[in-house]
Amino acid sequence: MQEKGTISIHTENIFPIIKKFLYSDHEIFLRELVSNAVDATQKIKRLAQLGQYSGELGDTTIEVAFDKDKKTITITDKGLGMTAEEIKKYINQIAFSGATEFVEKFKDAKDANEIIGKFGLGFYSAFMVAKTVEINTLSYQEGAEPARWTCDGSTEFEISEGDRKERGTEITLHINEDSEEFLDKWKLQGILDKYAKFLPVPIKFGTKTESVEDGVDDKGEKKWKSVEVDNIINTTSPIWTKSPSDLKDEDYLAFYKELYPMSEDPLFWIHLNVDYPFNLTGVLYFPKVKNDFEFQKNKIKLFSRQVFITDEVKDIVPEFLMLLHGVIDSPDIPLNVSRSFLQADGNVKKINNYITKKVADKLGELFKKGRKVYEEKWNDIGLFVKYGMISEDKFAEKGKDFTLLKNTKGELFTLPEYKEKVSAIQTDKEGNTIYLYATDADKQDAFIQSAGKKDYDVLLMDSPIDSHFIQHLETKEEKTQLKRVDADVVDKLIQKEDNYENLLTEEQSNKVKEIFEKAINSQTYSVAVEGLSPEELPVTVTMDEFMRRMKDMAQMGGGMSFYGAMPDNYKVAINGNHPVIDKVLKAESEEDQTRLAKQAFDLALLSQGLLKGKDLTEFVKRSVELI
Ligand SMILES: Nc1ncnc2c1ncn2[C@@H]1O[C@H](COP(=O)(O)OP(=O)(O)OP(=O)(O)O)[C@@H](O)[C@H]1O
Repeated sequence: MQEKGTISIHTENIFPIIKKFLYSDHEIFLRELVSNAVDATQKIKRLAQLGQYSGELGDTTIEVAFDKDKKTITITDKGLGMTAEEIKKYINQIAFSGATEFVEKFKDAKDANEIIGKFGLGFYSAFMVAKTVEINTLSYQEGAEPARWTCDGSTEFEISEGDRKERGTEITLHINEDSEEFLDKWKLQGILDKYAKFLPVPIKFGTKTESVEDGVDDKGEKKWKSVEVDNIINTTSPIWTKSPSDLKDEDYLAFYKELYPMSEDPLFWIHLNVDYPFNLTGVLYFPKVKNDFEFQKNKIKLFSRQVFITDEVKDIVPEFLMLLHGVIDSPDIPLNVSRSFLQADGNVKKINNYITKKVADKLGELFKKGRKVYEEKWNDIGLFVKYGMISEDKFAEKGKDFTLLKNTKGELFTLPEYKEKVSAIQTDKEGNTIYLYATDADKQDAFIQSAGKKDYDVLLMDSPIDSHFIQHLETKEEKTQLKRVDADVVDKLIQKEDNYENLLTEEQSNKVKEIFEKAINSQTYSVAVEGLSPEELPVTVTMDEFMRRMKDMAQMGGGMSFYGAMPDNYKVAINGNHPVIDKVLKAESEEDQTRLAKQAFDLALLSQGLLKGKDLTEFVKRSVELI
């Protein structure tokens, strides 16, 4: 039997195209050929199970080998093999719908994955690195003849009788000059580690030396000897393929260490396992997230039937879950299509929702089962939960039960608990509940103290995500506003009916205003005389909540550049009911008035860390004089 023919693709130039356009990730050839070998092995096992193959299965280890001198790489399996007819059918008639479509599409293809998958070119990716490819195969079918196929990268192929005695297929690549880098042990080992580490059939790549016990010596101590054993590069049953009930914490932790050898232990994990309406397994780990928002993205590895595909899971996993680590394995994710298609894909959306739900359920369960432990972990997971609350409505629905708010005393509350805690006392005359918050407990201490005197609670919102989270809370919590504790004097932050009246006359108030404006002498501050409790500070410097938020947003590049360009503007609230102000009014000379006013104003600045440089030096000098 000898036959020559033309591969039926109706276009002469497919190989130059493959070589040229798939160049960037040509290491994929090994993934494709090894997965074909795995498929062929799985198929024969299945046939045996179904009773359609009654021969011996034998050892089905797949072997990858290379020969530097002959410049070959071979992939050998003991799978179901192919007859000459099957080669013609499966290999020659490249499994893609239309050559013209292919030639049209390849122009826009961004990566090899896109072409390979879409057009069923897995096998042909061999031509990215080989000038000639040979198939030697023997089908499992009774009476099958071995067959050999060779192709030199043109559209011509040759099929002849083969000499393979054992069931299965051996693919030999005669590596081209440009690709000789692949004829290297470490290079190949690296590629196999990346793509084949968890394939379900053992894969042998050379041998390795191991020490084994070798009896005892004269003194009765154990002896060791070195032996060469097969170097099996993969774990055939990684934990995500097992049932959670068969696994212990140690197994999950060991697997984590295997994936990320340098990382700290994760906080906890979720075992995913669903087979309807799509198929997905995996284990997702919650790493310790640092508060500095340094997202460690691209840590989730995506597999399809245990073949590694990518660690860019951007469109498959919701954005806020990109912080997680671990693996997802799904044959239902269209791996080889463009990103825009992926986003529109129904399965991808469902998978997205499923993962979100699972993560939310897990957090809810952890919270319910052991609130104390959950609270201890809050520093690590808070950022993540808040991110989820802001970005995913589905998560937010469940998340409201386990999202915690922390106050400046370090106490933690759920959202409903907090509402209940503060609503009685922190509701203003309009019926809005005001949550007070500090972003820097040290700098805003004077204001926190003032709020404390009124028994108001102050939340601590000091993580970078909090400015967004605050807005989220305002939209979700009914009749609730959040105000930074230094946005105004405390009585103005939460306005009640029974606020203090200003005991100064209008004339006196105007005079005080005039004295302070002169003493401060800056456009940055606008002075107002108010009736506050005599317990409050004589002078308070604040920045309006709205203005500050807009400026913060401008700073973060949130498109509020108009506000960013405005000069800082602070409000100076003079407490008309404070004895010091009375003193200012009654000071003997104009000079004394200015001096006292300036001193009171500087003290206000000082308490907020706003007094700096020359002004601070002058303040100290003036204070010394006053003593
Ligand atoms: N090692 C092998 N043993 C048996 N049959 C094989 C082997 N390699 C390839 N084949 C046959 O050749 C066909 C074409 O392989 P190819 O890799 O091009 O596409 P595929 O595996 O069907 O799809 P894809 O790789 O794009 O997911 C396979 O479907 C299979 O029938």
